[in-house]
Amino acid sequence: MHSVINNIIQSTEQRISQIKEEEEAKKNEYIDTDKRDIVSKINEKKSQNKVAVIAEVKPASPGKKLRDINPEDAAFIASEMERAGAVAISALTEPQFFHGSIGNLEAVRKKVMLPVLRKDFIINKLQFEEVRSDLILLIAGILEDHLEEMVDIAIEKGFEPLVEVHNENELEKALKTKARIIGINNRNLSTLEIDLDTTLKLIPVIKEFDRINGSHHIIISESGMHNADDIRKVIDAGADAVLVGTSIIKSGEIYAKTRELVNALD
Ligand SMILES: O=C(O)c1ccccc1NCC(=O)[C@H](O)[C@H](O)COP(=O)(O)O
Repeated sequence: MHSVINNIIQSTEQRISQIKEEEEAKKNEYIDTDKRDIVSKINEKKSQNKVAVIAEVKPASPGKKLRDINPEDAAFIASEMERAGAVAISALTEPQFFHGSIGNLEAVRKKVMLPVLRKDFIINKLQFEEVRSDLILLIAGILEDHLEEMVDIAIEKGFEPLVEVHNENELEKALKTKARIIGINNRNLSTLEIDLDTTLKLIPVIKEFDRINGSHHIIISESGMHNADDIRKVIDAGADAVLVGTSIIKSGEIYAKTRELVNALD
């Protein structure tokens, strides 16, 4: 793993020890009956020949600030993304390296009707108690042998797990879990290099698994997409949806850029 990722994990462990007591006390405090289903949103968008875009409220990448985003800004940005036709919003909650916050996620989920993905480094089940979201990211390369257990707990807690993979080994583990949504991250977490061919390489493995097992996974291509050509490349290869952060936030034109990606097949 890249040293940046190791630093993120270390700081996440510190966060967990800080939240422990507080979150234990809060356990079961919220009963959320507001179910927002991303799968039906994706299918609806595909039936319109539009691209299912999960648009990310992303204040920064490690070492690279994109935009100051407080909860009020996060809510506004998300509503522009919704207006432009995104199928879901991804909200970063990791504070130190991505400048995200729980407050941003809460403000987004209050403002929009779309499903909201919590984007963070989830390594401990206590983190499930921190905040309600519709989907939660579980990274196979980080959770390793704990992946299956964390998927089960996420489902039990009412989250839709999005299991992120980057190679065949991680994918094999992901396909053994109950997750119905697989995110193929084009960003290698060991080198931080991006290669869209990662999606093209792994999709056939998922399709073949589904053919043999009579299952159906939703496939999301994540990271490193900047324009309609990038989007078409992964959609033509069989991705059901794309997850885009940097290029939307950096454009400064949240509505127009999201719309451009949603309409990439026109
Ligand atoms: O964004 C990064 O630079 C990054 C570095 C290390 C680990 C994870 C990272 N990103 C998390 C993400 O999954 C992306 O924010 C998401 O896929 C959107 O990617 P992009 O469109 O390239 O911002």
